[in-house]
Amino acid sequence: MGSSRGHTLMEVGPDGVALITIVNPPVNSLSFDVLRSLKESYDQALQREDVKAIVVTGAKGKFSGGFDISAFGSIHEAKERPQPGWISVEIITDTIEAARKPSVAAIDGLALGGGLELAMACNARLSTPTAQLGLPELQLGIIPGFGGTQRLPRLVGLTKALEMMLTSKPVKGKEAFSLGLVDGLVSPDELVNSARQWALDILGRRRPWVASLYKTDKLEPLGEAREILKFARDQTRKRAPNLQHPLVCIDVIEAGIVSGPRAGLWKEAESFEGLVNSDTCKSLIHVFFSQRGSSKVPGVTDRGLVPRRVKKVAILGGGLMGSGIATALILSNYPVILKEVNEKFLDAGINRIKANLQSRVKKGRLTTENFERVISLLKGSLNYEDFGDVDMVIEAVVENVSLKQQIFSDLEKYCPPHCILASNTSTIDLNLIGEKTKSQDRIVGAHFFSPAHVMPLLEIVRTKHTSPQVIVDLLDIAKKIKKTPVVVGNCTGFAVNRMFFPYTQAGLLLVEHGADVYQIDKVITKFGMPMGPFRLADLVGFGVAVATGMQFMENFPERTYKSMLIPLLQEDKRAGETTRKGFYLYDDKRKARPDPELKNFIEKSRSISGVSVDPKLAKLQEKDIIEMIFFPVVNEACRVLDEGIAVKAADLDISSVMGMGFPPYRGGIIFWADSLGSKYIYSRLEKWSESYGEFFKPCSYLAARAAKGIPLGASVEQAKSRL
Ligand SMILES: C[C@H](O)CC(=O)SCCNC(=O)CCNC(=O)[C@H](O)C(C)(C)COP(=O)(O)OP(=O)(O)OC[C@H]1O[C@@H](n2cnc3c(N)ncnc32)[C@H](O)[C@@H]1OP(=O)(O)O
Repeated sequence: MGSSRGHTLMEVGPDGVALITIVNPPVNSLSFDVLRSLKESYDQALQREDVKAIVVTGAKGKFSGGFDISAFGSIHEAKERPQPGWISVEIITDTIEAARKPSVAAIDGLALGGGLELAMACNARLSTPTAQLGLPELQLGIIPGFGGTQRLPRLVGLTKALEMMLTSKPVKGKEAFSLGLVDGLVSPDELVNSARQWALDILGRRRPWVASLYKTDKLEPLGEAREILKFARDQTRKRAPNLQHPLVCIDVIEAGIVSGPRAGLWKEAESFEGLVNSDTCKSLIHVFFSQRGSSKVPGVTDRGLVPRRVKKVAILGGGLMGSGIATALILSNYPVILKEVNEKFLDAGINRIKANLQSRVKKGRLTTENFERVISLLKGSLNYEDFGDVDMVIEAVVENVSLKQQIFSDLEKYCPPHCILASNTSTIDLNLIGEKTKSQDRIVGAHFFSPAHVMPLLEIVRTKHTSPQVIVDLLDIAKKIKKTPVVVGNCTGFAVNRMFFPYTQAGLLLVEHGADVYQIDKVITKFGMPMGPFRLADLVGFGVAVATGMQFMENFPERTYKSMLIPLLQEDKRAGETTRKGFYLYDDKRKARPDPELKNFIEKSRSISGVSVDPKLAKLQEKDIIEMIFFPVVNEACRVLDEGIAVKAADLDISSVMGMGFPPYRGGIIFWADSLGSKYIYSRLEKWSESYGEFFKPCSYLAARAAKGIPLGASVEQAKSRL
């Protein structure tokens, strides 16, 4: 047996109440060890004559974050696989809920997944007003497996229960109380004592003794329930056409409503077994840990450095990026100075920030009161005078090397010596930007994705000189502004843009050889991307597309596919969505429709490239389109890994998910590639490179791993140990 993962503690008070506390830091997750210990504590409490009632709670202000997600690994490897129903029926239902001594859950902090399911099996629940309660299992590709599919609808009604499960969104204690999910709201310091009293009151019949599983008052009548379930199914099929498990969840809920909760519990247990071993579940769990792992950087975060407090930030440039970044910062309570070169630009920048916030107000995500508070954190400026006490500057001006060099040497003069000097450049070498300063150790890239206040990823770009302290500081800021950070090395395009450059390139290559623009986009969206390469190029705008294209052409000429298609479209005054014309035509509501004239431009670019229609590429199957578009992306991702631009494959997985919308249920670009196998990818690329040129040529990393059958995601050490 490995080291124990958590336990429960039981303490019996003079009042005859046994307090069972879940102890498994950091979130008191329900590992197999905790569950076994919970069962033991219960068996003891039920046997002991001095115990009259039970209170369940979690240590250190957290009830429980649910089943131990790291234990899924041992389930997948079949190391530990309990009998179906051992937990949900034997422990939760037949031991806890059916006990002849009442249980009350005392919930502070969080009760998620299995945590909430355990609480729902208690005869009553008390919560603090701010605790988070929810069933987020679907986010992991599974369904609630400790009876949640049966108990939640019986406590809050079918509509709300479906919403909570299908969106994975938790509710706060206060809302949980109004829904009937908890029976009382108590402050954290009175929580356990109130729960003890509540348990004794149940025993004394002063409060109802409820078994949630058999409640019926909140359930809609059968006919209505069927309508609600049908609606939920239709919506789910539309919203997540590639996913099975949300539909399975609805089926399991229905089984309980139609055939009774006990039958529902068994169906839940059976379905859970099937889902837990699905690729979707494995992928989503990989994404969960990749996301948390991205802020652990070897050689940086393992040195015991403490992030410094950043009290004030200055942003240079109020354009689209600068204003988005400012919005993200003030929303997280950072005071911001926005600097522009003249009044006109400054006003425009401030108005953009206001518009960003207004759109939140409109969506109900920001109150008018908070709008005022947030906007008061913003100050405009036309000079560097206010820069004397800023702790970080983020430069977000146009991509011009000499302008940036000038700015950074000015910053060195006006900012305090500890101030972090960050650039939001997406293309320019940071070493070049900092060339004229003596501050190279505090120069770092903070690459946001547009729109910066919405997109969840932040690339933190370090040069060889960037100090670990500065990176630790930026990781902390990322967390505070709720972005997932990835720390990457300095190169053209960094990790995300570099990996995804071949995405558009592959699209252009295929189209010049006869494939259809709209079919490619359709297939790629069906695969799960938010947009195909052409719709994306329209959104980004041809100006940007061409500018980045030039960068790649300069730096990686041998593998850049040179197509004149976009420049030809530009000549026709097309720039993408902003001009309502690109690869698509756009109406007033920015809805895209195919353009019958596009083929003329394609023919022209084809003749410039000297390429003729290849009958094979003109009639590609879906699978081939997916592979020809994504294998070059995989290939580039391998180079990024090989060059050490990214420190681990999981960072590229999370970057592809958060930066480009790669479907999380496929686990990220490298994880997905490994599900197909390095050998297969290599052989396909090799073959295409013979017919269509260097663009497809597999890199040496891919070749080496394919030759030995080593997964692309295995670390260098793992790879060595497999030789
Ligand atoms: C059978 C059942 O129905 C199946 C289940 O219960 S499946 C599990 C359902 N529960 C969940 O999905 C909750 C997942 N966790 C979360 O959403 C968030 O971690 C949280 C809201 C609990 C806390 O968020 P936050 O404070 O931002 O901290 P976060 O960095 O995410 O987590 C802190 C640590 O706890 C770990 N952790 C969180 N929940 C965990 C869980 N359920 N199991 C194991 N570890 C968990 C994280 O991996 C992280 O570890 P690290 O410090 O080593 O990286």
